Amino acid sequence: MSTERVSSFIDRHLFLLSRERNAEVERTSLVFSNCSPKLLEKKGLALNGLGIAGIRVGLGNKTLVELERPAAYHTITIFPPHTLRPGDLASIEENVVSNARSKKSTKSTRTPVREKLKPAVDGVIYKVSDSRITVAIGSSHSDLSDFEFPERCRVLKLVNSITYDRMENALKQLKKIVVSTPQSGVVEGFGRSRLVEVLLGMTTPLRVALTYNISFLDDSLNDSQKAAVRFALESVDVACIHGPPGTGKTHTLIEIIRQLTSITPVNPRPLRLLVCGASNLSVDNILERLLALPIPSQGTKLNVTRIGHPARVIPHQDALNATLEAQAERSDEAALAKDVKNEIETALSVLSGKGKGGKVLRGPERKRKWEEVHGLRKEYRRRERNVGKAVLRESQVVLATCHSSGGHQLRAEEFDVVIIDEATQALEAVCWVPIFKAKKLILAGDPKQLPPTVHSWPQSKDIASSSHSGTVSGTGVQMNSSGTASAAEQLEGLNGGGDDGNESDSTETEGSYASDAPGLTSSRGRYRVLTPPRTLELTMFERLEIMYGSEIKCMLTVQYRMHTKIAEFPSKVMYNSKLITHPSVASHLLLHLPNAATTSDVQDILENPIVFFDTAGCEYFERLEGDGDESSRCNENEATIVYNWVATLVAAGITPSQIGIITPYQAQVALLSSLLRSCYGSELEIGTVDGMQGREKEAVIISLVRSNDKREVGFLKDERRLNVAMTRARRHLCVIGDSSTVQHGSKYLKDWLLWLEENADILSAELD
Ligand SMILES: Nc1ncnc2c1ncn2[C@@H]1O[C@H](COP(=O)(O)OP(=O)(O)OP(=O)(O)O)[C@@H](O)[C@H]1O
Repeated sequence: MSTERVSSFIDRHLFLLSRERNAEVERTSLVFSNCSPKLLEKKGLALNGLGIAGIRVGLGNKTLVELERPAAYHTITIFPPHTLRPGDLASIEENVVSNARSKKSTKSTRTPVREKLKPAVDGVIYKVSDSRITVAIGSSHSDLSDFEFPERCRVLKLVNSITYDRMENALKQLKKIVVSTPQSGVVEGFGRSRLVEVLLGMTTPLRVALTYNISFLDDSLNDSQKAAVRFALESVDVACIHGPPGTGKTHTLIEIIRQLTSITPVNPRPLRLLVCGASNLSVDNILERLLALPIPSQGTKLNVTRIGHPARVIPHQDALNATLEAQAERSDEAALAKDVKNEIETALSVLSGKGKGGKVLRGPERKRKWEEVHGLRKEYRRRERNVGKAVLRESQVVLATCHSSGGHQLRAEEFDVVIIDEATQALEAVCWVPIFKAKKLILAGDPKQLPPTVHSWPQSKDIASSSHSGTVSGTGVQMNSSGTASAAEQLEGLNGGGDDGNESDSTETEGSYASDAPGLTSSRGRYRVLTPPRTLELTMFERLEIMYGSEIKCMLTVQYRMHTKIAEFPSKVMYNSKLITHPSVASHLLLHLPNAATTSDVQDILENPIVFFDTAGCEYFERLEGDGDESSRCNENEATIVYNWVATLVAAGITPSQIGIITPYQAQVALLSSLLRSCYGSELEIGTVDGMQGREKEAVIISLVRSNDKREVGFLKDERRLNVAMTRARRHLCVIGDSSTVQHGSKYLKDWLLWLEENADILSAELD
């Protein structure tokens, strides 16, 4: 494999990333520059007219600023609807009424995302309640010293451009070590390792057959899960675990972690692992399961540390206790720093006018106090850094999002294996951030569910002008109406469309798993050359499958979520009929829930796994809401059918928390919320598909929305989106849609509607 090819691949990635960054910056700055503070609040991006309710130090020397709507300025102290959530980057600014802005941008966002008023300070949202919001400001934040906490503030949501910086740096480092160090061979450490070469198609992946019987620590594992554990252990460089919905992907990863951290015939010492996820949620999901493991009869409890801003960690005590900050705080050395922390807190109360006597410091007195805080912080940080290093030294499993694994805490840390969960929802570039730290990689995910969110799409001129081999341009890859090309389409585009889309470089394409070294499996698989991606939607997981074939992955095949009927269509169409249903859920119905009503009039409803309200011919047409980029679609009549069906289920004893409503359009979510919230509260979940990935409900109602004369189906064309929607239901799935419109969207949609006609209970969609 020539380094030119690797170079093209990385350049294309960098090009796509910079365009994605620009798209995001553009979107946000457009909003910020065009909107008055009032409009920003209306759009849910800001909370105006706030007052400081308190300032304290917590979460590992972070300054926690609590803000609320003072009763003096607001008749209602409850916040208006907003999108500020724990973990979001946010800025506290002086509240202004006018639209005027200074030209100065802040350091921490690094890119000119917005022009911000001074004084301002950036932080991470830690807690949000109906009437109070807490922002955690990093201890090292230099802006804090200038910030005088004005009487009236506002909190503004920010774009996180540090993520882009880290991805770009990872790719640039990759280029440096591969292209500037052209000699092949294994270089350990943060350089050109065997793993890096395998991931770039420069060396073939190896599998070493285990010569002993694995003693599984979790005896509930099914055969496909056991096979996946074995596969992960036998893979020398990289293993992909394909986990369709409800197949126990996390369950399997936990066993893999336990095996790798145990002493086995091939591991004379427990290995050290870095476990990453595409999101904080996926990391915390694994963290919680690891913390719940029993202490082994021989040996000690697994030493686990969670890296990440405590504001972004799930607010459960055990999980918070596992954070690096909390562990550092509990250590002996940290106790010595406590006094310094108290002094910082006292000084901060004085600065916010809440100290003894309530006097507000001004002028030189105020400056002196800030200098004092600065000095104290420096000292505190010095002590804290040493404590952090000591904690990490003891940690066998370190957990972080891919992005936060690039932070300063792990800068010099090395691991034996890096595991990335939800890898099919992570951009390839963000996966490279942790990869340099290990010698082996395990990816888990499902390429048949939602890909990472991408805002920028290639135009033909981008493809022609970006520096990569000519295989992508002119392949005629069709984008669907939501702008997404499926992996299959991308594969077609990347490899010229044919099954044996080999390129001219036959010595490179004719690769195989090595079979000549002793102990290696002899499975042979052709692999294609490294080709620049068409879009950022192509994940590393999918790319490896494209390069090395299905032998690079192992699929979990037994699902523990859906009734057989609900699983039938997705299994057949998305998973080649390989997804089978575990007997424990195969015939479970709403009827079997302990809270289900037992009266005979509701039995029909409760024993039906799939119902379909076909609105064809009813003329329940969709409506376009809003204009321009922000337009979305809703369908009032479908919303009424949803409303009625929820009422029917609730009358049959099903609780609102057991029901989920999924629809592809935000405007339909808003319409349904306005209809249903007042009756059923927030227990009843209503959301778009994106928010429901990884979730499940006993009963799921899908409102397809699209109904028009032009037979346009928009988002519905995306098979992965629909696959996620229809695989969330455990016992009951209700679909509402207009078959006369939807069936024209794609073959997939047509097949699904035919399948529904044959297998669902078709109910009348006529409204009285
Ligand atoms: N071997 C098993 N025996 C019994 N139950 C299992 C087994 N494996 C998984 N499950 C159950 O299946 C459900 C899904 O498991 P898990 O959360 O690990 O799956 P997942 O693949 O990570 O989920 P998702 O589809 O949301 O990505 C859980 O309720 C889990 O307890």
